Amino acid sequence: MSKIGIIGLGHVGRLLAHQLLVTGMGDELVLIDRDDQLALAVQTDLRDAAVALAGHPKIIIQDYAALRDAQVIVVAVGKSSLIADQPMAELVFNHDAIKQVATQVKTSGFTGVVLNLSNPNEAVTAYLQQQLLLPPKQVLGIGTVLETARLHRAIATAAKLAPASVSGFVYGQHDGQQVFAWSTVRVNGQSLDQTINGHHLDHQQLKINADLDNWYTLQGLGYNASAACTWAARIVRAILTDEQLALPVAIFQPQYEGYVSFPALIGRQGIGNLLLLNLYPVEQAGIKTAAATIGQQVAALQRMDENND
Ligand SMILES: NC(=O)c1ccc[n+]([C@@H]2O[C@H](COP(=O)([O-])OP(=O)(O)OC[C@H]3O[C@@H](n4cnc5c(N)ncnc54)[C@H](O)[C@@H]3O)[C@@H](O)[C@H]2O)c1
Repeated sequence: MSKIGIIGLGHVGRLLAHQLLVTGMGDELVLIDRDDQLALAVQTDLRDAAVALAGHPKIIIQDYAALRDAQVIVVAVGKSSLIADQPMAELVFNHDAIKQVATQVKTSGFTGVVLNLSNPNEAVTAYLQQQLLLPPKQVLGIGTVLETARLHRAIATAAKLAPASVSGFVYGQHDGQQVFAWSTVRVNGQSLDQTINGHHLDHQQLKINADLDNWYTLQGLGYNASAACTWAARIVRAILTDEQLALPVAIFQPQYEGYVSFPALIGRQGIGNLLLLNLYPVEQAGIKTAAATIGQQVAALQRMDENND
């Protein structure tokens, strides 16, 4: 039996709940938000939707104790309206939200894997791990998974190929110090210094196109949800099925002495082996800079604790 928790039922959390429902993932969903009326509305709407489906998962709301035997909890708390102008603006809001959530998850006795979507992603994931006192391999963030997917799409579009032809990773910091690791990128086995499907691909233009995807979504909607939810559901599946799927998630990376987005294998245990690829020195330096920036944010989150004491 699989049981999945979602904490935070805003644009992202409720869309993820819908996606888990229609794809039949999870025999039980535990949905929690600080807004009781919202949680009840999401539960009712999903129950109505489930009538059209073959399977009917149990949908529990507002019950932290029910998370005790869940395999995975997805954290999607926040206030995404704050990020329209400044991607890191949620730091202070999410300090308080994460502290509150972590206290209650800890009390529930939960021992599974936590996937954090809340921003700033790497720093909040690190803070969440510290608050939950779970082993770091059990607390991961979505990290630069979306940036990596956007890069794959930009390359595939330019080369007129399917995105599945593209592999390689963006490292570093989500929505901040992103490191496009060109050394890791392959298109049907070819590196980008070769002509790909008759096209010469310009790195700078690819990077601009990948960044533009996020800009268009935020300009029009004021938030992004579909891609984050679909990747979150993909990661939840990798955990439930012990898939050992390689993605650049936010993880504790001992080499950088903290959380940073770095490719690793994802399975039932959370994070397995890290992918230690031969990066260019400039890429390694970029990850070090990102890790230092994330470290400063984690320190700021800890200072907020001291100031509140
Ligand atoms: N990393 C990514 O790729 C990515 C993509 C999209 C969104 N996000 C992040 O995910 C988070 C959620 O995004 P969203 O668009 O759904 O935000 P949103 O503002 O629409 O919803 C956030 C929800 O969290 C709830 N919440 C706040 N504090 C809470 C608490 N203490 N306990 C329980 N619930 C609480 C709110 O009531 C609200 O329903 C944000 O931090 C956003 O920046 C990350």
